Amino acid sequence: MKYINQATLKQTIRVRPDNSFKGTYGHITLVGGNANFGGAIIMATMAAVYSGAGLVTTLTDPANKTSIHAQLPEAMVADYHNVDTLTSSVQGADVIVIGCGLGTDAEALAVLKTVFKTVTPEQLLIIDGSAITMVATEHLSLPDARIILTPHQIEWQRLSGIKLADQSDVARNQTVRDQLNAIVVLKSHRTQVYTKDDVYENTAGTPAQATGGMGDTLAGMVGGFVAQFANKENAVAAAVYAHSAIADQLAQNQYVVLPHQIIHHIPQFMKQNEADK
Ligand SMILES: NC(=O)C1=CN([C@@H]2O[C@H](COP(=O)(O)OP(=O)(O)OC[C@H]3O[C@@H](n4cnc5c(N)ncnc54)[C@H](O)[C@@H]3O)[C@@H](O)[C@H]2O)[C@@H](O)CC1
Ligand SMILES: Nc1ncnc2c1ncn2[C@@H]1O[C@H](COP(=O)(O)OP(=O)(O)O)[C@@H](O)[C@H]1O
Ligand SMILES: [Mg+2]
Repeated sequence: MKYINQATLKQTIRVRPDNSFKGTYGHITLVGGNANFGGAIIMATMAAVYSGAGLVTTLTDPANKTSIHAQLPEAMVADYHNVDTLTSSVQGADVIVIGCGLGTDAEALAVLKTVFKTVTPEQLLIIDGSAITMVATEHLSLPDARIILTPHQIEWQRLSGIKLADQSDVARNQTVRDQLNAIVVLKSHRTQVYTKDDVYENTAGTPAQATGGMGDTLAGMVGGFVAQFANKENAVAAAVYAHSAIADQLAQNQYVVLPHQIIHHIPQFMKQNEADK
């Protein structure tokens, strides 16, 4: 077991090169947010933008368009019911994040299947929330892409068949990771990141984080970090640590830390922890 700590950030967050533009920092397409779960995709989208992704497009239920723009004029927004728009937005992305607030009805399943059909092997695909649940319940095969799964413990139980009480068995989790051939971020009060060769444990985090939308925020941060930083395993680990370390700072003076508060602190936190010049 290796540990994720502040050193992981310094190894990952590069100083922005002068000669760069928005394309240097990746194009993310996020897919999620049904008519009832708009907040989830707003938080994921905000987290991606505040993490520094160059271009962010969100495909969602049209009910969410105005509220996303009210929070975040930087994001482009389109209707995920339009298959042509969904397909071209996925094709144009370096990184896709799917599942935050997507829901698990027939409409959501159709959206998920379109995305799985469209992604290509070189693209990074982050699968969270409802999308993980549907992969499990609908027995979907994962597409050929560079996949990152971000399950909480119940989602991991659904996907892996490993009961929550048995998830402390690192070797069992690793065996399923090997079958899935993905980076697995197994979220808990001490989140673990499973990669091909290693298992990392987060050293930050607080019960003040136990509030809805916290994982949606992490999914957007993971998207933002992998879009920008070359070493994808380090990028995932750094996002996990940054999310919790910001919460730890805020929890010194707050009983509960809200996801959007973490989001607003990301740019400052990244600046404080970028690589030495
Ligand atoms: N504001 C919003 O729009 C929000 C939308 N959300 C979305 O709602 C959808 C369903 O996700 P949920 O996670 O709520 O529902 P799920 O049905 O996937 O899982 C939650 C269930 O697992 C139980 N549970 C037990 N131990 C747990 C643990 N260690 N971690 C997590 N759950 C544990 C919970 O009590 C609950 O019954 C997702 O698409 C998600 O993105 C949630 O993120 C909440 C906020
Ligand atoms: N007690 C805790 N200590 C540290 N981190 C926590 C704790 N409870 C929840 N978290 C973090 O909050 C997030 C919850 O994710 P998830 O259950 O997917 O939330 P949601 O789907 O509501 O956005 C994870 O990153 C998890 O590590
Ligand atoms: Mg979640």
